[in-house]
Amino acid sequence: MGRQDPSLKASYLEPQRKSRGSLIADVMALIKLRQTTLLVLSMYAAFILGGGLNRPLTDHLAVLLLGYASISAVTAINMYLDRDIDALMPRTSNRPLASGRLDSRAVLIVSSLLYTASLVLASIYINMYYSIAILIGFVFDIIAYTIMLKRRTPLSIVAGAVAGGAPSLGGWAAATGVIDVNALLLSLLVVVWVPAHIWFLATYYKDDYRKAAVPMLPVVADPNVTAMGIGLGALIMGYIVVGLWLNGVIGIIPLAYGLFAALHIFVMAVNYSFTHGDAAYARKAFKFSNMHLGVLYLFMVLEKLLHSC
Ligand code: HEM
Ligand SMILES: CC(C)=CCC/C(C)=C/CC/C(C)=C/COP(=O)(O)OP(=O)(O)O
Repeated sequence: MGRQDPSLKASYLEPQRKSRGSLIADVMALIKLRQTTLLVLSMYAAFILGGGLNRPLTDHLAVLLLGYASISAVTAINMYLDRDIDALMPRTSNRPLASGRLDSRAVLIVSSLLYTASLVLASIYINMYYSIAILIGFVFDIIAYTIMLKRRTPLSIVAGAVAGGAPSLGGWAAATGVIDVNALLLSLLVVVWVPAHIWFLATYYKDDYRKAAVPMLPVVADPNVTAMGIGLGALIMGYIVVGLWLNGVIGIIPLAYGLFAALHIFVMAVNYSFTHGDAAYARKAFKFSNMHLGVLYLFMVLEKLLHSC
């Protein structure tokens, strides 16, 4: 495991403090609700694009509920495994496990049971490929990213990105019964968006990651190297939305917005390079990159809804 800064007291070793804030707020923090919601949106968008609109309401609910359950469970397991380094970073030190407000053993048991139940229920009520997508999410986020790579190499985000692309595979499979080239394109859209997402953020929190000895690229490399990775991801995003449009998966509105978003992320990568990785600029770019992915999915779903009217 990566060397940690001994000067910082790991608060999670302290006796459990009185629970501050409500249990609901702690659970929302434990499952990283905003991140999990965008991940579920990516899954649901793939479901709708795959033809799920006309499926019975119970199918929509199964995709959404099992998406939230499985992604929340995996996120909570990640938080259990990272509670030591989370306690060292100001950004994460107030999290329920890092601060000792929630019992880590109980969280591990509940989230493991929730994940297992999601896997079984998905294979019964949706299909095997949806379950395979959930399994990919677990293997790449927990085993490859969190346990094997995050504390050792900047390449960890490659594994995390595959995990982030897994919900799209599941959503498409839930509608079509298969994982085909269009499912892979939708999954790849998330994968190539991740560098902008995490490297802009990691630039702003560089000191945190340095304290916890987590080698995110902005901590260990020249800003131009980071900018190149983000820029290449933006370029490939552009190719992917054109590919989805040529395959008839998305229409002209998501295509136009997707190209605009890819261009904007590329321009932000160039500005990041020009400002030598300015932290304040990177934080704004992080917020824009999140907005772009969410708006793109909303345009994809809304366009399908409008075409069905
Ligand atoms: C290697 C993959 C990823 C890494 C390392 C990563 C890391 C992070 C980090 C460190 C935060 C800040 C959390 C906090 O401070 O509490 C965050 C927030 C977030 N992530 Fe990710 N993430 C990854 C993949 C994804 C994916 C695939 C999605 C969605 C498709 C996503 C959506 C979000 C959202 C919506 C937020 C909240 C942003 C906000 O607070 O404004 N992330 N992520
Ligand atoms: C279908 C399914 C189960 C998919 C799994 C989707 C999923 C949870 C992807 C995780 C993405 C990721 C690596 C987040 C960063 O964690 P971090 O530990 O770097 O973030 P932190 O520093 O904020 O804790």
